[in-house]
Amino acid sequence: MTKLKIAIQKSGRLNDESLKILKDCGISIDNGIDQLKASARNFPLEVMYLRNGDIPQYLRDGVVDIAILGENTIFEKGNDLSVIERLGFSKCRVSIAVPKEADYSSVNDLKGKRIATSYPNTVNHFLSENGVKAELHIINGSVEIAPNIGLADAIVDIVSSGSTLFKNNLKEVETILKSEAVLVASPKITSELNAILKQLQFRIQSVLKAREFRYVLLNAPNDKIKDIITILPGMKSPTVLPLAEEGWSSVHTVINKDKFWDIIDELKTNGAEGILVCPIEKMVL
Ligand SMILES: Nc1ncnc2c1ncn2[C@@H]1O[C@H](COP(=O)(O)OP(=O)(O)OP(=O)(O)O)[C@@H](O)[C@H]1O
Ligand SMILES: O=P(O)(O)OC[C@H]1O[C@H](OP(=O)(O)OP(=O)(O)O)[C@H](O)[C@@H]1O
Ligand SMILES: [Mg+2]
Repeated sequence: MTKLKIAIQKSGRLNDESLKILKDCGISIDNGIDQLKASARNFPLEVMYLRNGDIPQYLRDGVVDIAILGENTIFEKGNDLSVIERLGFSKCRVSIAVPKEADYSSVNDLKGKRIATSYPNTVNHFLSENGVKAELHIINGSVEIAPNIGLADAIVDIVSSGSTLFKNNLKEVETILKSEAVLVASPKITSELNAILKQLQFRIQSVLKAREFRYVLLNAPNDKIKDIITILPGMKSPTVLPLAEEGWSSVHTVINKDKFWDIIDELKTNGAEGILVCPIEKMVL
Protein backbone atom coordinates (compact mmCIF):
# COMPACT_ATOMS: atom_id res chain seq x y z
CA MET A 1 0.00 0.00 0.00
CA THR A 2 1.25 3.54 -0.83
CA LYS A 3 2.02 5.52 2.29
CA LEU A 4 2.49 9.20 2.86
CA LYS A 5 5.81 9.88 4.58
CA ILE A 6 5.73 12.56 7.25
CA ALA A 7 8.81 13.93 9.01
CA ILE A 8 8.43 15.08 12.58
CA GLN A 9 11.08 16.26 15.01
CA LYS A 10 12.75 13.33 16.78
CA SER A 11 13.08 15.14 20.08
CA GLY A 12 12.72 18.73 21.10
CA ARG A 13 10.12 21.44 21.23
CA LEU A 14 7.93 20.17 18.36
CA ASN A 15 7.89 16.45 19.07
CA ASP A 16 5.07 16.12 21.63
CA GLU A 17 2.58 18.44 19.96
CA SER A 18 3.29 16.97 16.50
CA LEU A 19 2.48 13.49 17.77
CA LYS A 20 -0.53 14.83 19.62
CA ILE A 21 -2.09 16.43 16.56
CA LEU A 22 -1.72 13.15 14.63
CA LYS A 23 -3.27 11.31 17.57
CA ASP A 24 -6.14 13.81 17.72
CA CYS A 25 -6.67 13.06 14.01
CA GLY A 26 -7.34 9.47 15.06
CA ILE A 27 -3.97 8.20 13.80
CA SER A 28 -2.12 5.88 16.15
CA ILE A 29 1.65 5.67 15.92
CA ASP A 30 4.50 4.80 18.23
CA ASN A 31 6.67 7.57 19.59
CA GLY A 32 10.18 7.77 18.24
CA ILE A 33 12.34 7.44 21.31
CA ASP A 34 14.17 4.37 20.05
CA GLN A 35 13.10 4.44 16.46
CA LEU A 36 13.69 6.50 13.35
CA LYS A 37 10.61 5.23 11.55
CA ALA A 38 7.14 4.11 12.56
CA SER A 39 4.01 3.19 10.67
CA ALA A 40 0.54 4.34 11.56
CA ARG A 41 -1.78 1.48 12.34
CA ASN A 42 -4.95 2.91 10.85
CA PHE A 43 -3.93 5.44 8.19
CA PRO A 44 -1.55 5.17 5.20
CA LEU A 45 1.15 7.17 6.95
CA GLU A 46 4.79 6.49 7.77
CA VAL A 47 6.44 8.71 10.35
CA MET A 48 10.16 9.54 10.12
CA TYR A 49 11.67 11.05 13.28
CA LEU A 50 14.32 13.56 12.20
CA ARG A 51 16.20 16.65 13.34
CA ASN A 52 14.14 19.76 12.74
CA GLY A 53 17.02 21.52 11.00
CA ASP A 54 17.51 18.64 8.53
CA ILE A 55 13.87 18.43 7.46
CA PRO A 56 13.86 21.14 4.72
CA GLN A 57 16.50 19.22 2.74
CA TYR A 58 14.61 15.92 3.09
CA LEU A 59 11.47 17.65 1.76
CA ARG A 60 13.37 19.19 -1.15
CA ASP A 61 14.86 15.82 -2.07
CA GLY A 62 11.49 14.09 -1.82
CA VAL A 63 12.80 11.69 0.88
CA VAL A 64 9.71 12.69 2.87
CA ASP A 65 6.43 13.96 1.41
CA ILE A 66 5.33 16.27 4.21
CA ALA A 67 6.66 17.53 7.54
CA ILE A 68 5.76 19.40 10.68
CA LEU A 69 8.36 22.00 11.48
CA GLY A 70 8.83 25.49 12.88
CA GLU A 71 8.02 28.26 10.44
CA ASN A 72 11.29 29.94 11.43
CA THR A 73 13.12 26.91 10.01
CA ILE A 74 11.37 27.47 6.67
CA PHE A 75 12.54 31.07 6.75
CA GLU A 76 16.09 30.02 7.58
CA LYS A 77 16.49 27.00 5.33
CA GLY A 78 13.42 26.41 3.19
CA ASN A 79 12.16 29.56 1.51
CA ASP A 80 11.42 27.48 -1.58
CA LEU A 81 9.03 25.19 0.34
CA SER A 82 5.34 25.91 0.65
CA VAL A 83 3.44 25.97 3.90
CA ILE A 84 0.11 24.19 3.54
CA GLU A 85 -1.31 24.56 7.06
CA ARG A 86 -0.50 26.62 10.14
CA LEU A 87 -0.87 24.39 13.18
CA GLY A 88 -1.17 26.90 16.05
CA PHE A 89 1.39 25.40 18.47
CA SER A 90 5.07 26.10 19.29
CA LYS A 91 4.45 29.80 18.95
CA CYS A 92 7.62 31.84 19.29
CA ARG A 93 9.53 34.64 17.66
CA VAL A 94 13.04 35.12 16.38
CA SER A 95 14.39 38.25 18.01
CA ILE A 96 17.48 40.35 18.53
CA ALA A 97 18.61 40.80 22.13
CA VAL A 98 21.38 42.84 23.69
CA PRO A 99 22.73 43.10 27.27
CA LYS A 100 20.26 44.90 29.57
CA GLU A 101 22.65 47.76 30.22
CA ALA A 102 23.49 48.34 26.51
CA ASP A 103 22.16 51.47 24.80
CA TYR A 104 19.95 50.51 21.90
CA SER A 105 17.72 52.82 19.95
CA SER A 106 17.59 51.33 16.45
CA VAL A 107 18.99 48.61 14.22
CA ASN A 108 21.75 51.04 13.18
CA ASP A 109 23.29 50.45 16.61
CA LEU A 110 24.22 46.96 15.38
CA LYS A 111 26.64 48.36 12.74
CA GLY A 112 30.00 46.60 13.01
CA LYS A 113 28.83 44.65 16.09
CA ARG A 114 29.32 40.93 16.71
CA ILE A 115 26.03 38.97 16.59
CA ALA A 116 25.83 35.36 17.79
CA THR A 117 23.10 33.19 16.27
CA SER A 118 22.10 29.76 15.00
CA TYR A 119 20.05 31.45 12.24
CA PRO A 120 22.57 33.16 9.91
CA ASN A 121 20.30 33.41 6.84
CA THR A 122 17.52 35.01 8.87
CA VAL A 123 19.94 37.51 10.41
CA ASN A 124 21.66 38.33 7.10
CA HIS A 125 18.30 38.89 5.44
CA PHE A 126 17.21 41.23 8.24
CA LEU A 127 20.49 43.16 8.27
CA SER A 128 20.65 43.63 4.52
CA GLU A 129 17.00 44.81 4.44
CA ASN A 130 18.03 47.44 6.97
CA GLY A 131 21.33 48.28 5.26
CA VAL A 132 23.39 47.27 8.29
CA LYS A 133 26.68 45.36 8.17
CA ALA A 134 27.66 43.28 11.22
CA GLU A 135 29.89 40.34 12.08
CA LEU A 136 28.06 37.01 12.50
CA HIS A 137 29.17 34.28 14.92
CA ILE A 138 27.35 31.07 14.11
CA ILE A 139 26.86 28.82 17.12
CA ASN A 140 24.52 25.87 17.48
CA GLY A 141 23.17 26.20 20.99
CA SER A 142 23.22 28.21 24.22
CA VAL A 143 23.30 31.37 22.12
CA GLU A 144 22.06 33.49 25.02
CA ILE A 145 25.29 32.97 26.90
CA ALA A 146 27.42 34.55 24.12
CA PRO A 147 27.31 38.18 25.34
CA ASN A 148 28.14 37.15 28.92
CA ILE A 149 31.28 35.30 27.88
CA GLY A 150 32.44 38.13 25.64
CA LEU A 151 31.78 36.31 22.37
CA ALA A 152 29.18 38.75 21.02
CA ASP A 153 27.55 42.15 21.51
CA ALA A 154 24.10 40.92 20.52
CA ILE A 155 22.28 37.69 19.77
CA VAL A 156 19.49 36.52 17.49
CA ASP A 157 17.56 33.58 18.87
CA ILE A 158 14.14 32.14 19.58
CA VAL A 159 12.12 33.84 22.29
CA SER A 160 8.89 32.57 23.77
CA SER A 161 8.27 33.50 27.42
CA GLY A 162 11.44 35.62 27.51
CA SER A 163 12.72 33.83 30.61
CA THR A 164 15.95 32.63 28.96
CA LEU A 165 16.77 36.22 27.99
CA PHE A 166 15.90 37.41 31.49
CA LYS A 167 18.10 34.78 33.15
CA ASN A 168 21.00 35.84 30.94
CA ASN A 169 20.57 39.55 31.64
CA LEU A 170 19.52 40.33 28.08
CA LYS A 171 16.70 42.48 26.65
CA GLU A 172 14.74 41.88 23.46
CA VAL A 173 15.11 44.86 21.11
CA GLU A 174 13.76 43.74 17.72
CA THR A 175 11.42 40.98 16.54
CA ILE A 176 12.61 39.67 13.20
CA LEU A 177 9.80 37.19 12.64
CA LYS A 178 6.98 35.31 14.36
CA SER A 179 6.73 31.56 14.08
CA GLU A 180 4.46 28.62 14.83
CA ALA A 181 4.48 24.96 13.82
CA VAL A 182 3.46 24.44 10.20
CA LEU A 183 2.68 21.57 7.85
CA VAL A 184 4.88 21.69 4.76
CA ALA A 185 4.78 19.57 1.59
CA SER A 186 7.61 18.40 -0.63
CA PRO A 187 7.62 19.90 -4.13
CA LYS A 188 8.09 16.30 -5.33
CA ILE A 189 4.89 14.88 -3.82
CA THR A 190 3.00 12.65 -6.30
CA SER A 191 -0.69 13.06 -7.09
CA GLU A 192 -1.45 9.71 -5.47
CA LEU A 193 0.19 10.84 -2.21
CA ASN A 194 -1.39 14.25 -2.54
CA ALA A 195 -4.80 12.57 -2.33
CA ILE A 196 -3.78 11.01 1.03
CA LEU A 197 -2.46 14.40 2.13
CA LYS A 198 -5.86 15.95 1.38
CA GLN A 199 -7.52 13.40 3.70
CA LEU A 200 -5.00 14.16 6.44
CA GLN A 201 -5.45 17.91 5.95
CA PHE A 202 -9.22 17.52 6.30
CA ARG A 203 -8.71 15.76 9.64
CA ILE A 204 -6.17 18.34 10.83
CA GLN A 205 -8.49 21.21 9.96
CA SER A 206 -11.37 19.68 11.91
CA VAL A 207 -9.08 19.14 14.93
CA LEU A 208 -7.71 22.70 14.76
CA LYS A 209 -11.20 24.18 14.42
CA ALA A 210 -12.39 22.15 17.43
CA ARG A 211 -9.48 23.47 19.52
CA GLU A 212 -10.78 27.02 19.03
CA PHE A 213 -14.27 26.27 20.34
CA ARG A 214 -16.10 24.95 23.43
CA TYR A 215 -19.45 23.23 23.80
CA VAL A 216 -21.57 25.10 26.35
CA LEU A 217 -24.62 23.70 28.16
CA LEU A 218 -26.71 25.66 30.65
CA ASN A 219 -30.12 25.71 32.27
CA ALA A 220 -32.37 28.73 32.43
CA PRO A 221 -35.98 29.65 33.15
CA ASN A 222 -38.06 29.72 29.96
CA ASP A 223 -38.78 33.45 30.20
CA LYS A 224 -35.02 34.16 30.05
CA ILE A 225 -34.18 31.92 27.11
CA LYS A 226 -34.58 34.67 24.50
CA ASP A 227 -32.13 36.98 26.32
CA ILE A 228 -29.64 34.16 26.84
CA ILE A 229 -29.69 33.21 23.16
CA THR A 230 -28.80 36.74 22.14
CA ILE A 231 -25.73 36.57 24.42
CA LEU A 232 -24.78 33.15 23.03
CA PRO A 233 -24.39 33.14 19.29
CA GLY A 234 -24.15 29.48 18.23
CA MET A 235 -22.81 27.76 15.14
CA LYS A 236 -26.20 28.07 13.46
CA SER A 237 -28.76 28.47 16.21
CA PRO A 238 -28.54 27.18 19.80
CA THR A 239 -30.46 24.01 20.71
CA VAL A 240 -33.15 24.55 23.36
CA LEU A 241 -34.55 21.47 25.10
CA PRO A 242 -37.19 21.33 27.86
CA LEU A 243 -36.02 20.18 31.31
CA ALA A 244 -38.02 17.72 33.42
CA GLU A 245 -38.72 20.62 35.78
CA GLU A 246 -41.64 22.69 34.53
CA GLY A 247 -40.76 26.19 33.19
CA TRP A 248 -37.06 25.46 32.63
CA SER A 249 -34.99 24.66 29.54
CA SER A 250 -31.49 23.60 28.70
CA VAL A 251 -29.52 25.57 26.08
CA HIS A 252 -26.69 23.93 24.13
CA THR A 253 -24.34 25.84 21.89
CA VAL A 254 -20.77 26.17 20.61
CA ILE A 255 -18.71 29.30 21.25
CA ASN A 256 -15.18 30.51 20.66
CA LYS A 257 -13.09 29.52 23.71
CA ASP A 258 -11.83 33.06 24.26
CA LYS A 259 -15.36 34.50 24.22
CA PHE A 260 -16.65 32.42 27.15
CA TRP A 261 -15.07 34.47 29.95
CA ASP A 262 -16.37 37.68 28.38
CA ILE A 263 -19.99 36.58 28.57
CA ILE A 264 -20.10 34.48 31.75
CA ASP A 265 -21.28 37.33 34.01
CA GLU A 266 -23.93 38.35 31.52
CA LEU A 267 -25.20 34.77 31.34
CA LYS A 268 -25.46 34.57 35.13
CA THR A 269 -27.28 37.88 35.51
CA ASN A 270 -29.73 36.64 32.88
CA GLY A 271 -30.62 33.60 34.98
CA ALA A 272 -28.30 30.91 33.57
CA GLU A 273 -27.48 28.09 36.01
CA GLY A 274 -25.51 24.85 35.94
CA ILE A 275 -23.23 26.08 33.16
CA LEU A 276 -20.96 23.39 31.68
CA VAL A 277 -18.13 24.10 29.25
CA CYS A 278 -16.73 21.06 27.44
CA PRO A 279 -13.89 20.58 24.95
CA ILE A 280 -14.79 19.48 21.43
CA GLU A 281 -12.80 16.75 19.75
CA LYS A 282 -13.51 17.35 16.07
CA MET A 283 -15.49 20.00 14.28
CA VAL A 284 -16.64 19.68 10.66
CA LEU A 285 -18.46 22.72 9.30
N1 LIG B 1 10.91 28.24 23.60
C1 LIG B 1 10.17 27.91 22.59
N2 LIG B 1 8.83 28.09 22.61
C2 LIG B 1 8.07 27.75 21.55
N3 LIG B 1 8.55 27.23 20.41
C3 LIG B 1 9.87 27.03 20.34
C4 LIG B 1 10.76 27.35 21.42
N4 LIG B 1 12.02 27.02 21.07
C5 LIG B 1 11.91 26.54 19.83
N5 LIG B 1 10.65 26.54 19.36
C6 LIG B 1 10.15 26.06 18.04
O1 LIG B 1 10.41 24.69 17.95
C7 LIG B 1 11.31 24.41 16.87
C8 LIG B 1 12.28 23.35 17.32
O2 LIG B 1 13.09 23.84 18.35
P1 LIG B 1 14.12 22.91 19.16
O3 LIG B 1 14.89 23.80 20.03
O4 LIG B 1 13.39 21.78 19.75
O5 LIG B 1 14.97 22.28 18.02
P2 LIG B 1 16.21 22.70 17.18
O6 LIG B 1 17.34 22.86 18.10
O7 LIG B 1 15.88 23.85 16.26
O8 LIG B 1 16.22 21.47 16.21
P3 LIG B 1 16.91 20.06 15.98
O9 LIG B 1 17.88 19.83 17.08
O10 LIG B 1 15.78 19.06 15.96
O11 LIG B 1 17.50 20.26 14.61
C9 LIG B 1 11.97 25.76 16.55
O12 LIG B 1 12.33 25.82 15.20
C10 LIG B 1 10.87 26.73 16.88
O13 LIG B 1 9.98 26.85 15.78
O1 LIG C 1 11.79 32.61 25.86
P1 LIG C 1 11.87 31.25 26.48
O2 LIG C 1 10.53 30.72 26.86
O3 LIG C 1 12.87 31.16 27.58
O4 LIG C 1 12.35 30.25 25.30
C1 LIG C 1 13.48 30.51 24.53
C2 LIG C 1 14.45 29.40 24.58
O5 LIG C 1 13.83 28.20 24.09
C3 LIG C 1 14.67 27.62 23.11
O6 LIG C 1 15.61 26.76 23.66
P2 LIG C 1 15.27 25.27 24.14
O7 LIG C 1 14.67 25.30 25.48
O8 LIG C 1 14.47 24.61 23.06
O9 LIG C 1 16.67 24.62 24.29
P3 LIG C 1 17.83 24.41 23.21
O10 LIG C 1 18.64 25.67 23.29
O11 LIG C 1 18.54 23.20 23.71
O12 LIG C 1 17.20 24.22 21.88
C4 LIG C 1 15.39 28.81 22.51
O13 LIG C 1 16.59 28.42 21.85
C5 LIG C 1 15.61 29.71 23.66
O14 LIG C 1 16.82 29.44 24.31
MG1 LIG D 1 16.07 25.03 20.77
